[in-house]
Parts: sequence; structure tokens; C-alpha cells
Amino acid sequence: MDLFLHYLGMPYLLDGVGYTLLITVLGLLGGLVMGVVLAAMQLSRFRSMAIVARAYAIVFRGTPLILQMVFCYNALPLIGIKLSAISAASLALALNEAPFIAEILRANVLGVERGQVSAGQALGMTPAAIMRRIIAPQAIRSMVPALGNEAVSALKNSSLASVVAVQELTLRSTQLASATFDFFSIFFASGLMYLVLTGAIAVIQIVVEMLLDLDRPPPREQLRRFLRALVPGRPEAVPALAGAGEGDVTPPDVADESVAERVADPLPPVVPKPASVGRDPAARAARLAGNNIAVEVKGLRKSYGAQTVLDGIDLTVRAGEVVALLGPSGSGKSTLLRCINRLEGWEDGTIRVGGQSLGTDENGRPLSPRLTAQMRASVGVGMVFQQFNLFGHLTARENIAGPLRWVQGLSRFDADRRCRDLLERIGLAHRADALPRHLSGGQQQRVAIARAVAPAPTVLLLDEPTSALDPELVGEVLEVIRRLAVEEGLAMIISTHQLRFAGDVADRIVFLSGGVIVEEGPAAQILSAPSHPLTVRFLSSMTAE
Ligand SMILES: Nc1ncnc2c1ncn2[C@@H]1O[C@H](COP(=O)(O)OP(=O)(O)OP(=O)(O)O)[C@@H](O)[C@H]1O
Repeated sequence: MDLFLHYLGMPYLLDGVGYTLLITVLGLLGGLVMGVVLAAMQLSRFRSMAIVARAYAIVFRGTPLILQMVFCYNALPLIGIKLSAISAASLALALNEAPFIAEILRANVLGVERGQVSAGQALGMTPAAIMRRIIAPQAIRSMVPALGNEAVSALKNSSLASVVAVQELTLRSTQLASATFDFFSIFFASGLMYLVLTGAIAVIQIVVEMLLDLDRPPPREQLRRFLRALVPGRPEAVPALAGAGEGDVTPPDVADESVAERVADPLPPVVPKPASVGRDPAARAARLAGNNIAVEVKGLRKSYGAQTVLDGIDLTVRAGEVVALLGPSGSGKSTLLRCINRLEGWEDGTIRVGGQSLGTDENGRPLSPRLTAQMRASVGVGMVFQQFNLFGHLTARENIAGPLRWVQGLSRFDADRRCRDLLERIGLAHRADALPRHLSGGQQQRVAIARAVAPAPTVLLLDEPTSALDPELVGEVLEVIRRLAVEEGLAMIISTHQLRFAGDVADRIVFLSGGVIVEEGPAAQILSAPSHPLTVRFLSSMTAE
């Protein structure tokens, strides 16, 4: 035991620990930097870059680290690169770690829901902003456990540096054991040192996971609870909001959230609108006919592989007009909306929104994704998705206020004010600090609608906004659409199966089947006296449901 304790504190072995740590840290940092580059290359639009990154991964994952260390130390000098043993070992470890770290990064980036990326694009966020604000924060959270594993594995792999005579822990333990023949005590002591190092990595991982855990209260609140628990005579359980100063962002406990989720959140009472907003169909149609064209689709053709999804669509929507897109599943409604917003490309035809062709310059040449995003924001076209697509790591407040700051450039104060106003109008002011996963589907879609209308778009596209909801939640979402968009006079194209709502708010119904507009006309006329047999069949099947 005494010998074991003696070796545990022996400077010769502790120096070895220092070398082990040095190689591990350098190898991991180098691997991280190279891993980011490799992951970016693999995710890039340019195929050649992805091929180079793949080839690198095949070589460096497929050959033993020990050979890579020997290569860096003995072969690089032949081409004029002479490295010290520590530098060669660290470089080899970094080269070896890079493809593993790149795969972790790539998998976690790809793991972020694509719908959130579409939502970011639809809000006018550039690819860099989407990566920074949406993808990276979520990917980093989910990659921590895998990176922790990688750090432990790098620490253990650093022992291979002994092959190029780096005086790290394993080499020093072996040398000491050869000299003293006290194998058991020495290897037991060095094993314990490795355990302490890997244990420290595990602790760091736990702390990072705790700090990044969205369900935990922010550190300030945690500290407050901790201090209160220390004060004698004070109850340990402190209500989450008790004592919170004004402006505190204190998410309620998860348990509170799940209870609150089940509580209905009624919309605030309707503020009566001036009489001029009356909906006499004939007068309204005459008024709309004089408005500017908001969306103009001409001869649109779009295919996925051999399947033609939109086949010569012509559609004009005027400012303030509400158009309901009806049609059976697979008729191309979502694709049409995504094309209008340039979330999809197409083969033939033109689409102009607010007089501009999204995604192309005046000569018809395609713009970069960044310029397309900026154009989307300046034209003012918002979109609401079937699956809500709220940013999962942001609260309801940040889902609305964030894009206002990042895209429209509003100050935090102005963005928060606009957000507060919208949350009040959708009856969710008290849920401002809730994460999307702590909101019901109806509440999430209400927030998503508020987020889409927050930048005051001129055109709003809604892709089956209620079809992912339980029937009892549909009404509240339709009411929010009516209040935030219809009554505000936005030009809207809404794909929906809600016939009553379509009849109520739409000026015109466009019926799509097999990628072709088979019938269109005033909402009342199409719903009460459709002329095309496909429309008749569709409407009767919907009414039967
Ligand atoms: N990314 C894609 N790749 C291949 N095919 C696709 C893709 N997106 C849609 N499609 C196909 O295009 C057709 C039209 O799909 P779309 O989602 O536009 O229809 P929809 O009318 O909106 O249907 P629903 O009412 O069920 O949402 C379908 O046959 C669908 O399978």
C-alpha cells in the first residue's frame, strides 16, 4: 500500500500524466478544428469537397493510430517537415480524431429537424444565420455525450505515443516497472491516474450537459434556490417564479409546464373592427380587383424525378385577397406553396411575389441562398407549416422576437414589444418563456402563426395549418389565423381541408388535382355549386367526413 501511494505521488509519473494530458488536449483541439472543416466539406453543396472529405475519412479511420504516429515522426522529415516527438504524436492524434469528430458533427447537424431549417429560410434567415442560430445550438447540445466518449478514447489512445518515445504515463510506468520490477504497484497507480483523468472528463461532460439542459432553470435561478435552501427556516422548495424580478426569464418547472399544457388558453376577447372591414362579397371582389398583384404564378411546372407534381399552374393573387387551395392529398398544394416561397426550385414557368422573382436576378440568373433569403425578407412573404416547425431550443418569445432581431434588424426592445403584443393577441402571454415541447400542438401553431406575421409580411402562405392538430384544437388556430392575418388584410394562400373556414374567410377557392388547377372561383360558388366532377367528388367526400 505504501509503495502504491508512493508511486501515486511520484513526480516522474506525474510528469508522465502532464505529457499524456498535453498530447490529448492538442490532439482533441486539432481534431476538433479539422473535424469542423471535414464536416463542413461533407455537408457542402460541392460534391468534390464531399468526396475529398470522405476519402480522408477512409484513410485515417482505416489505418492504425500507431502507424500514423510513426509516419508523422519518421516519414514527414523525409519531405522536410521535422517535428518533435510530442508534436508528431499530437498531430497524428488530431489527424486520427478528425474524421470521428467530423462524423459526430455531421450526424448531429443532420439530426436537427429539416422543418426548422425550412422555417428559418421562410423567415428570410441566411444559411449562416440558420447555422448559427438554429442548427448549431441544437446540434451542440446533442453531440456532447458523443464528444465526451471521443475525449476519453483520445486520452487512452495517447498511450500509443510511447512508440515515438514521448514520455507519457504509459511509457514512464513501463520504464519504471522494468527498473524496479514492482509491476503491480506501478501499474495499479498509473491505472488509477488514468481513471482520475477519465473521471474528470466525465465530470466536465456532466457539467456541460447540465449547463446546456434547456429544462433546467437558468444558473441565476439555480443559485437563488441553492442559497435559499441554505438559509435555516426557509422552505427548500421555492416556487419557480417567487421573488423573480421584473424581466426575469425563469422557465417554470417541467412539471408545471405539463400541467399548464392541459389548461385551455382562451383567446382574448375580439376587438370589434370598423364597419369598413365588412365582407360583402361583391363589394370586396370589386375592391380587390383594383389592388396590386401580390403573387403571380405563370405556367409553373415542377417534377420530382419522373413524377410531374405541378403541371402548368397559372394563379394570380391580389393584395388583401384570401385564396384557399383545396385538393386531395398529393395534388401538389404544399409543393405549390413551397415554390412560391422559393423553398423549392422548378423546371418551367415564372413566379413573382410582390413583383419580384424570388431567387433570381433581373436577368433570370439564380441568386445565392444568402441573397435569396435577403430577397424573401425584403419582399415580405411569411409561411406557416403543417408541423409548426418552431425552433425547438428557443422559447415562444424567442421564436417570435429572435427572427425580428436577426433578419429585420429590430432592437431587442422593439422586438420584445412586438412579440409581447402578438403573444397577448394569441392568448399566450403567460407562456412566453415556455419551450415548444412544453406547449400543446394548438399553442405551438398559434406561436408559429404569430412568428410568421411578426415581420408584417405582405403575403402569408399557410400549408395545412390545422391538419396536424387534434380536432378540439383546430378552432383556436383558425381563430388566430382570422385575427392575425385575415383581419389585417394580408394576401393569403391557405392550403386547407377545413371547408367551413375556407368558405368563411376565402375570397376565392382554387381546386387542385394531379398538379393541375381543375376549377377555381368565388368561395361561395365553388363550395355550393362546384362544376367539375373531381371537385364535386372531393367536396362530397370531405362533407361526408
Ligand atoms: N421532396 C419530395 N421528393 C419527392 N416527391 C415529393 C417530394 N415532396 C412531395 N413529393 C410528391 O409530390 C406530390 C405532391 O405532394 P404535396 O405534398 O405537394 O401534395 P399535397 O397536395 O400538399 O398533399 P397533402 O394534402 O397530403 O399534404 C406527392 O406525390 C408527393 O409524394
